[in-house]
Amino acid sequence: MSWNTFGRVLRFTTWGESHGPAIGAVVDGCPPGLALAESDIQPFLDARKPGQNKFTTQRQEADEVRILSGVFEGKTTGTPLSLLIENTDQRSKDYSEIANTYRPGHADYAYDAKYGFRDYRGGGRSSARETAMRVAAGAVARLVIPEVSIMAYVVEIGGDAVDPANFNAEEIGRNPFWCPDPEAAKRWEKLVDDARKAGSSLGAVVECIATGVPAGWGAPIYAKLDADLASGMMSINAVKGVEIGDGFGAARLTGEQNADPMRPGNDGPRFEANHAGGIAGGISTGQPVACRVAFKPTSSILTPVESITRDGEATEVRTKGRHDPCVGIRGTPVVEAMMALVLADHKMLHRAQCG
Ligand SMILES: Cc1cc2nc3c(=O)[nH]c(=O)nc-3n(C[C@H](O)[C@H](O)[C@H](O)COP(=O)(O)O)c2cc1C
Ligand SMILES: C=C(O[C@@H]1CC(C(=O)O)=C[C@@H](OP(=O)(O)O)[C@H]1O)C(=O)O
Repeated sequence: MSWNTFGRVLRFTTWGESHGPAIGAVVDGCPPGLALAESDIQPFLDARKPGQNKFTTQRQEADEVRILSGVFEGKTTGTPLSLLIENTDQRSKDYSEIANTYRPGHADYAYDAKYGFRDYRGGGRSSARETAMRVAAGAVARLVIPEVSIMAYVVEIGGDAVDPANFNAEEIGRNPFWCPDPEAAKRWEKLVDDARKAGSSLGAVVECIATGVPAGWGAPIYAKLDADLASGMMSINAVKGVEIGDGFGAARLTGEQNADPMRPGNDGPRFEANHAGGIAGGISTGQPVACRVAFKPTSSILTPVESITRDGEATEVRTKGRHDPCVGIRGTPVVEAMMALVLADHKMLHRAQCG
């Protein structure tokens, strides 16, 4: 992987700023001959797009994707795919106040420290508007791994967790929180709305499970599947923690508790547990690949926070404009996309070496 592309065989990069005319992705290394149309990508973008309900940012974007290259007569040609979404609801004037002040927790200071010059309009390149293009690239990746099903959902908001006994996969698309527990989803309506009205924000934990991943994807040392998953998830805006399988919980178990016992099965081993999250030695075991991703609370909040100006003077920042009160909610389709991109890349890497 290079510093500005993700993936080794199926590679992608994105471009564009939140308040520029458009955002885009280039996906390279896609196998030829896959049937691909905008309609294969759009449903995933619709799941992530802003302005859907009061629990997300009020910015209105249609997020309609166009495929500009790499497809001929409805099939991928094996040449770079170029995907484009026009920005239509920038309203850049909202952000004039942050031109000379730093929003604590956002990337304003760090970008200035690095580049000495930044597009402050809505955070420019650091805005999670960019994640729309990852979702588009992820939709392409899914076509490379039709044997895999990926499901991500929110398991915790503001410290309030779902009850595993209430888990119902069909609930996930029915409520605005991608929540598998209808009772938790009900509680979260008030929780998130109260935070928003109070000018505050909340963090969230997203779980992602990929089933159908065969044993053998991954690589032992430098391209471990778990390391690439962690890198992919950690590269999502506002992600502050990634756990594979039991993650930090594994450190509190004994060896016998943490083992994933194996018994003879009809088609390979039958595992009696999955503490490892479907990965051992950097390589998939054939069990579900499972991870958890921690999103921090949105940094742009109406409650004043101490900060400094670009000239180093003390000030207070109270961020107006359109913001997600809990970014983990719309982060969920992005987590799925990164899972798809990592798995598709590793499928192709595995084929390249092992056939
Ligand atoms: C889907 C999504 C939506 C987001 N929406 C906002 C937002 O409305 N306001 C905000 O301040 N941060 C938002 N963020 C988080 C910022 O983009 C992120 O905090 C910022 O880029 C700094 O990066 P870091 O938090 O990873 O250090 C969002 C993140 C995601 C994944
Ligand atoms: C526009 C989107 O989300 C944005 C993510 C974001 C941020 O700071 O990450 C800040 C807000 O907007 P802006 O970039 O205009 O300041 C969100 O509305 C989107 O997800 O499509």
